[in-house]
Amino acid sequence: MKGVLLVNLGSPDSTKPKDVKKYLDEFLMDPRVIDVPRWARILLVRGIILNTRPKQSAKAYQKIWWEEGSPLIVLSERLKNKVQDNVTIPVALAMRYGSMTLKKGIQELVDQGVTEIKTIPLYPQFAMATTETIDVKVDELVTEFFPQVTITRTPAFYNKPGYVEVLSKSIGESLKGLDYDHILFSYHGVPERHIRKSDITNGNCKMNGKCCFKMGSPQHEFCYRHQCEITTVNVAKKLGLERGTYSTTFQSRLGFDPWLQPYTDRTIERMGKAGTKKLVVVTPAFVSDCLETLEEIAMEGQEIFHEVGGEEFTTIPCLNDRDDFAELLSKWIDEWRIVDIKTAIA
Ligand SMILES: C=CC1=C(C)c2cc3[nH]c(cc4nc(cc5[nH]c(cc1n2)c(C)c5CCC(=O)O)C(CCC(=O)O)=C4C)c(C)c3C=C
Ligand SMILES: [Fe+2]
Ligand SMILES: [Fe+2]
Repeated sequence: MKGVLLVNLGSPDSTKPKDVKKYLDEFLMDPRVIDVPRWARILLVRGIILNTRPKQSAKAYQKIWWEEGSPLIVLSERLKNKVQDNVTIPVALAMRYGSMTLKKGIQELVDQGVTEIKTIPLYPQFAMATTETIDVKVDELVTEFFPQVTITRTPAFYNKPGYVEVLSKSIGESLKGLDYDHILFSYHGVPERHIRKSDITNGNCKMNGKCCFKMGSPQHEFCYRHQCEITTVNVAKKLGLERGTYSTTFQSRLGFDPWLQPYTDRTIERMGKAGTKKLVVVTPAFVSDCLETLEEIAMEGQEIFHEVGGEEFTTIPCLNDRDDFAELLSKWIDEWRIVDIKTAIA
């Protein structure tokens, strides 16, 4: 029997610094997140970052936490329930980090008799630190614990027409009747080094703008920078946004290495100082609202904008558990479910 595993990033069990520390330790010790040799990662993460960050992050989580728990997890669960209502095969939800482990998610499906699993990472754009780490961890778990299970991966869906349609519709609804000067499409950043590491063109990418922004080539299957840019371009086209009224930025950088630019926080500050009064921010790298959208953008970003003279700051919700998004995922699941049936009939 077939089944589906939806996968998101995960959150700490609570907003207590000790739980945040445990979560950050698992997250940042992932070699696809902090991609330095293990000894250096231990030194950096356990010797430096985890001494101060858990307390800071715990405070940030306290500002956005809901009665039911972490917004990212609650919203992912609501999405999963809607998808399950639409399809006839079992659907489970797991997180790459934290207590809702991938192993538990696979086990839940196996307990229902599932032997073929389609994994759907809830990330529209591919990144080493997101899609790839899920794919690799699932493979490891299947080899070690579930050898009877076969896995079908779902590639990044940033350019799938159905996704562009649903994302544009959700943004369009928020923009209706709204007076604004500029829309920032703010994506989670990654170190520039990650883009070069995922480059499948033998070192062609020099991060100088010539490679990543070239259109329509399969070489961008693993280029996060390209996929973010194309997400913006596709939505702008669909909504008929005029050139100059929107731009792409990257948020949430950590550490001192160069990350993808322009940085969201500095752009908000620069625009406010330059006279932009009404700014809209949309965050299409995140399927579910989370710490990075609810605190970093909606709270910190808004504060920066107002401090430098900005007047109206609007954030657009992520797709979360929108009916049309749940229906789109269900359609993809159904298309996969009937593949073998079609082959058998033919
Ligand atoms: C959307 C895709 C994401 C990418 C790409 C990504 C890369 C990445 N993240 C960090 C470090 C942190 N990220 C944190 C939170 C966080 N990150 C994502 C998504 C992506 N990260 C989400 C959805 C969240 C929110 C989780 C939640 O519980 O709401 C955090 C923890 C919070 C904090 O202390 O700021 C860290 C740390 C790195 C280093 C990285 C790429 C290398
Ligand atoms: Fe992150
Ligand atoms: Fe490139």
